Amino acid sequence: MAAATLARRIGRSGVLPLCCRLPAWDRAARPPPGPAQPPGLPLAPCRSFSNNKIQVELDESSGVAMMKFKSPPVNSLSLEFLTEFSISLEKLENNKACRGVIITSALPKIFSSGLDITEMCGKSIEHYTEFWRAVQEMWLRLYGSNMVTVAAVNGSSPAGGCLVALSCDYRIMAENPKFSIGLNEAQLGIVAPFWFKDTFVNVVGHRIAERSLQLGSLHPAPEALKLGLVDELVPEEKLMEKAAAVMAQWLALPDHARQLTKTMMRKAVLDRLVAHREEDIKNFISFVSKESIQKSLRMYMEMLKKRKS
Ligand SMILES: CC/C=C\C/C=C\C/C=C\CCC/C=C/C(=O)SCCNC(=O)CCNC(=O)[C@H](O)C(C)(C)COP(=O)(O)OP(=O)(O)OC[C@H]1O[C@@H](n2cnc3c(N)ncnc32)[C@H](O)[C@@H]1OP(=O)(O)O
Repeated sequence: MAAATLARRIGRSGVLPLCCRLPAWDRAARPPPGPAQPPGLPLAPCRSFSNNKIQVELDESSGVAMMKFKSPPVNSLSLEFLTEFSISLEKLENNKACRGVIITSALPKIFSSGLDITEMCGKSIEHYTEFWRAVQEMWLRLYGSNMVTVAAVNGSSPAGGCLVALSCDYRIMAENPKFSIGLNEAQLGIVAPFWFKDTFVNVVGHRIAERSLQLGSLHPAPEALKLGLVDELVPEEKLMEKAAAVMAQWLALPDHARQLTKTMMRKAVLDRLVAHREEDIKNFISFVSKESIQKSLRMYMEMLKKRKS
């Protein structure tokens, strides 16, 4: 399906069309590109593409795409951002030349500030439905991706930004103690949904996740490494080089073995959301519609603005 058509259909419904929603964790492993590719078969024209929020470049010789978030000031995950993110992942997933994606930010000091709080304040039920479905869609695509996914975390990454990193196969963070990462929802007076929690537990284990979630902790990079929230720290100027080296190491394995192993590790968590998607949307709507939650979110936004001035 042409990207423009896909974008229009998502724009209308907030959901990727069914024909494009075959979950990655249900698909057969793809054959590796190269000799297995029938000679002369054209690859999808996807070398580089860009939209308002995200820039993607695919190096077809290595099979690695570089995805950069470029939505100033803080790469917040708005409905538009999430839709573009899902479209970009879908394009890469469907491109046989692409085996891995490195996700990073084009902005200094910020990987992503998480879900756009303004999308959760004073909006209609229809809007909340569309927004939350887009959050779910993004996570299902990223966590269930057949590609190798490496997060090169080059700045702070609270809440939804942390979820993006946690959903990748490997996390490398710039070793700057001013950059922090974590699921800080409790600090905003809101609750990380079960699938944020499950993703976190799968990375750091139950005890660390429980303490960190209850306290809404944002962990400075060195602490994040100690907790296992990120896999390694490197000087900022070495981040992309390191991400490329890690990617090459992961791509040295046969795709089918790695993909089936990933599916085995992640399927239960993915299936849980797939089975409870509509209920999860209802929970989100009833939660954010509460006056007390709206008040907490407004106060948090005011605090951010005051802190600035
Ligand atoms: C039993 C339970 C049952 C049910 C539960 C059901 C459902 C669950 C319900 C809800 C779940 C929601 C899950 C939410 C996840 C999230 O991701 S919430 C977002 C959390 N994010 C944050 O806390 C980050 C906040 N931002 C910051 O800390 C800082 O901005 C920064 C460190 C990212 C960057 O700092 P600076 O570089 O100093 O930039 P500024 O602070 O000046 O920000 C610039 C500009 O951007 C605005 N902004 C920042 N973050 C956001 C954001 N996330 N959304 C929207 N806007 C944001 C900020 O206000 C500034 O705006 P202006 O003042 O310039 O207008």
